[in-house]
Amino acid sequence: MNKIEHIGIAVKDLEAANRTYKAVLGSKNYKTETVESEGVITSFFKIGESKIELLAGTNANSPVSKFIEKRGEGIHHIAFHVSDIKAEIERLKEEGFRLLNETPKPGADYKQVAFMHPKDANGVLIELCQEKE
Ligand SMILES: CC[C@H](C(=O)O)C(=O)SCCNC(=O)CCNC(=O)[C@H](O)C(C)(C)COP(=O)(O)OP(=O)(O)OC[C@H]1O[C@@H](n2cnc3c(N)ncnc32)[C@H](O)[C@@H]1OP(=O)(O)O
Ligand SMILES: [Co+2]
Repeated sequence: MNKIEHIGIAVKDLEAANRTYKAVLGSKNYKTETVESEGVITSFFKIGESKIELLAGTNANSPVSKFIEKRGEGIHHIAFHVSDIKAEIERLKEEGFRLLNETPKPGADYKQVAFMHPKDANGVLIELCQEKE
């Protein structure tokens, strides 16, 4: 794991949250991007070498919509940048962690991603991120 690539925050109203985090961080988001395969619209803010990723669900079955329905808005996941996502997936599996997807899948911001089950990491949803090849 190289660094915290982003912290994902689940929000109900993306435009309102964009205004909030622009005020908090003192700079505006640099992009919004829909990842239909994940049922999310994302909005990214750069903060040092990491990012804040605001996430709103695009449909009721979206993981983010279900999260908000169950737990309300808040921190949804922590994403770590990795240099070799396939090797990291295998390493984590050997360590006994459950991967929610064992093959990297398309993420936002030109990444390929994988997720670990939150129950294996003290209730924290962890995402692995690597630049798309
Ligand atoms: C990829 C685009 C973008 C990027 O960065 O590039 C993203 O980050 S997209 C982010 C959205 N996508 C995902 O989150 C994919 C991985 N998530 C999942 O597969 C599901 O959300 C899962 C399996 C974590 C939960 O599934 P579901 O909500 O259908 O099931 P439950 O509600 O029964 O949850 C099971 C259990 O896990 C707890 N839970 C759910 N979400 C989270 C979370 N974000 N953090 C911590 N814990 C979570 C939930 O409360 C249940 O626990 P329980 O004790 O039974 O309440
Ligand atoms: Co993410």
